[in-house]
Amino acid sequence: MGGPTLLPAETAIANEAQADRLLISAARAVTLKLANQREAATPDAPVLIHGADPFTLADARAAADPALDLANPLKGPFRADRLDWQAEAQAALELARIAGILPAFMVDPDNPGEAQPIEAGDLAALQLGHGLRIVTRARLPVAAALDAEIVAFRSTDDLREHVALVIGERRADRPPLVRLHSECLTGDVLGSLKCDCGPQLDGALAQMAQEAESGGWGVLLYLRQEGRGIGLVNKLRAYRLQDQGHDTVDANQRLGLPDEARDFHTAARMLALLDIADLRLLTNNPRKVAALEAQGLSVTERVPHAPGANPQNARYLATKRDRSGHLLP
Ligand SMILES: Nc1nc2c(ncn2[C@@H]2O[C@H](COP(=O)(O)OP(=O)(O)OP(=O)(O)O)[C@@H](O)[C@H]2O)c(=O)[nH]1
Ligand SMILES: [Zn+2]
Repeated sequence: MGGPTLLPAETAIANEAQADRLLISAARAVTLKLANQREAATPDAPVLIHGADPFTLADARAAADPALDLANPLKGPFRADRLDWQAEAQAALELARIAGILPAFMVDPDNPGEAQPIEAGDLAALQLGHGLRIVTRARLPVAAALDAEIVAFRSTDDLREHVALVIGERRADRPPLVRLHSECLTGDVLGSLKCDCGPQLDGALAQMAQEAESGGWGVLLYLRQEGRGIGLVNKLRAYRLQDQGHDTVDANQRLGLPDEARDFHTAARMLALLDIADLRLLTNNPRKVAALEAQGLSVTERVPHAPGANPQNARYLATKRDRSGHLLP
């Protein structure tokens, strides 16, 4: 244990809470023009800050949420304090991200309400996909391919249900064409033009269907990691900042969130549960290849994936190429 009581600024209902210090991420601290900036060198690191007066819950929310930056331009000045509970602080920021809320906490507040004990180590099971198992499978003819089966995965300690769609007949002598698709409600369901997720999803299914027709098979993992792991609401907050001129990476940083928060342990575990050790990976993202290989899978080929370019997502794709290391023309 050892860590203090932390009250999440976004979801706290303890309206009377008041605290001398806030725990935020270094990326957000930079936006808040921290007086001693050296403390904020690593964007994902936790930073403990104090101001001239104690923070009320409203102050904590204003410090956490960039949507309130214009309304409250005179926040601060803030200074960073020494942080003696790094592991707990890091776990708290990670929990906020998984919960899809802003990564900001009041530290040891007066009137916090009832606290729940939690240890930094409790996060490991969530992150590594250890508890994941196959819960059911069924035939699922889809528009791209009649011969398809859906496999559902669940974990005891995580409500997010991931699925795999296996297209075509499984063959031991031929590695499947695999696509790791991270959930994007706006792109996958609503046809958003701000990203390329919808066309990439359709394209992957079509390519797998083709593969199946020529005697191979394909596996699409639909991973519930909205917004590269920051959650739907935080992604939409980032969209709002993008409308003010920030690119994908900067928008996430202003929110105090990493620009890439996915871990591919879950994907690797799903492939292992499907008995897949060798695969051809449909992606332009070298990090996905590296992540699977680090988990002991063998990616025999990286198959480039057509980006669904349109005039609305030109900047998003350029940022992927120039700042996130995607192999795009
Ligand atoms: N944070 C954030 N996430 C976004 C934004 N636009 C799209 N996304 C998310 O990005 C993810 C798309 O990633 P993928 O298509 O799986 O993979 P990728 O890293 O782009 O690499 P590829 O395999 O080459 O497509 C989805 O979870 C989207 O919700 C954005 O502006 N901000
Ligand atoms: Zn998308």
